[in-house]
Amino acid sequence: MIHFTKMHGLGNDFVVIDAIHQTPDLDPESIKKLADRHFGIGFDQLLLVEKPVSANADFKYRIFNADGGEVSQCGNGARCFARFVRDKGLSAKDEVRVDTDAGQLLLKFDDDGLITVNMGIPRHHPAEIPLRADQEADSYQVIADGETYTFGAVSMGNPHAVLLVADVDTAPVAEAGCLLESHPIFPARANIGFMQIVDRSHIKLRVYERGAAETLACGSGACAAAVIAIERGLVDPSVEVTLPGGSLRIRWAGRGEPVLMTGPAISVFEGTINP
Ligand SMILES: N[C@@H](CCC[C@H](N)C(=O)O)C(=O)O
Repeated sequence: MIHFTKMHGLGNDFVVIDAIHQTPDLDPESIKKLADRHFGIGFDQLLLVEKPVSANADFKYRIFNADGGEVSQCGNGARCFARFVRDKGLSAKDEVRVDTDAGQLLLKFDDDGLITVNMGIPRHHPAEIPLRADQEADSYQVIADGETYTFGAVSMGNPHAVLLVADVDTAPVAEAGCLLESHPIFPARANIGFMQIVDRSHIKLRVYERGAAETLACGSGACAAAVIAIERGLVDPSVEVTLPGGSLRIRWAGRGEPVLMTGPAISVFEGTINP
């Protein structure tokens, strides 16, 4: 039996498993089955808490999308990871350092019960995203199904493309998101954000996630959208990003600086999986 906790960050939901005191043997096919909302538990991502790899880290954080693929970044999951290790008595620290495949993340409990994640320094070079383009640009264009799409791109430890739209509520998230997520211009696929600028301190965003389709919130997507909007001078360095599941505060001081993301992390229920 594998014990798990069902958690969410703004409705982006997770199954979180302590893989230090248990040895879950979950291959991509079984993760996909568990992620199914009708025949399984249902989740956007599965998170594993493992022993650290580096001497200065407290844990290792592994992330699997609902399609079973392992990825290297998940912002909402990082806040849930911090809540999980505290609730389970695995760490009493106010700051938790975790190894991920995209580098280290620093997770900090704030006085108001929210959690701030240092999401690291965004990467803009096409090769680092990865994106098939000769050189870095403010915006890129791609044709899919006869339609031209213009987007900004950045890596937050995972690939993001962000399209500017007039109204997120009517944006073609499912159709265009699905086309672009696996377009050959993104060799590792990508998360596709649809961003509406409300004013200089507020963005509205919907994200079609790689390997999970549209979610109620995407933390790394919120960081990517904020970075692109800040770089274009459309918003201030501290911005509220409202997603269908709620809002995050994103702060970024510019190139070479890390992105800080603040938001909630909620435990919903405990359960066991009989593999
Ligand atoms: N929901 C996440 C991102 C999860 C991974 C993403 N789908 C990917 O494949 O890169 C977040 O909150 O950042």
